[in-house]
Amino acid sequence: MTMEHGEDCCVKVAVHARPLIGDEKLQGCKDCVTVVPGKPQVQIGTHSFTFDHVYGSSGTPSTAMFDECVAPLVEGLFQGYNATVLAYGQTGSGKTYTMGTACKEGTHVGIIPRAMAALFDKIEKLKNQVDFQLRVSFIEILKEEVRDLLDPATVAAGKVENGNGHAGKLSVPGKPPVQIREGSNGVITLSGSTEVHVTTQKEMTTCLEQGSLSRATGSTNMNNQSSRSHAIFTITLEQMRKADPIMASDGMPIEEMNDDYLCAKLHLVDLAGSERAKRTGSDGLRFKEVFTSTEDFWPLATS
Ligand SMILES: Nc1ncnc2c1ncn2[C@@H]1O[C@H](COP(=O)(O)OP(=O)(O)OP(=O)(O)O)[C@@H](O)[C@H]1O
Repeated sequence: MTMEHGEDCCVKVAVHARPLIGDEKLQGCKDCVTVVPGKPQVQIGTHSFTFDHVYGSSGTPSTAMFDECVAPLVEGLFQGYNATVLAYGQTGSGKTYTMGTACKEGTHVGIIPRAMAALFDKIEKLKNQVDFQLRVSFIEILKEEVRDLLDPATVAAGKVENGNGHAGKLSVPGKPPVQIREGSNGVITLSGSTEVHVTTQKEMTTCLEQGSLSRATGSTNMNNQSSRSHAIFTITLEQMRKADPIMASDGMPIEEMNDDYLCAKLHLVDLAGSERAKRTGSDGLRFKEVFTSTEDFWPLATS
């Protein structure tokens, strides 16, 4: 996982080690990664690798991951800092689980649902002083094609099997595909992707759930329900200071917003698997997906 924060413009890398699951246990697999106690370091054979954080296994409990890595980025949004959280790893390593992209009721709460909860908590505290506008977009990049997961026509149509092992979106006649454009100011925009205005956590959760259902999935040797695309869930927070702020009634100190208007984005990215084709059975179509999608982000991932 990678995080960027405006304060010292750093990129941080955290490892989330998942336990052995179902088939791996049945096959008698053994953990090959050990966490060095008290250090953000993992050992594979004789090699040691040091990161900013290591969660899971005998490292820091996974429950601390949101508070230590992502909560400061959500806070940063309110000061106008953009941030990105990326989950990277091979198929079945736990990216979707960690991000909470396949958010289903009653299941593990991942980074995205927790980020939403933190965002709305903070908005609730500041709503007397600041007007907030929230928008979300949810796109996937599959084989160099950008798909809009919140396209109302797709959401209404639900999931379809396209015959290639992908449960993907229906293409909507007449709707131009999403285009990646760079403006004269250097800002990258996705022209044609749906931005949904939301006012409640429930509405935002619905966007995540509906978009997740439209995402392309397929099966690899390592994951029956494998996400075959990069999915990017973007939250845009606009803040306008109220002309005549009302003081909080609970006696809490009121935070100052230095600017009259701020706009910041949080990108939450669940990347496609970075696997090597041979081990994961990513032949044919699966192989093409990995080589045309993951390499764009991570030129070294498949070398
Ligand atoms: N920390 C964890 N604890 C328990 N189970 C986990 C954990 N992480 C992942 N899993 C389980 O492992 C399986 C694979 O996880 P997941 O689908 O998130 O992998 P992925 O990296 O997104 O794979 P792909 O790239 O193929 O989409 C799932 O059944 C998931 O529930």
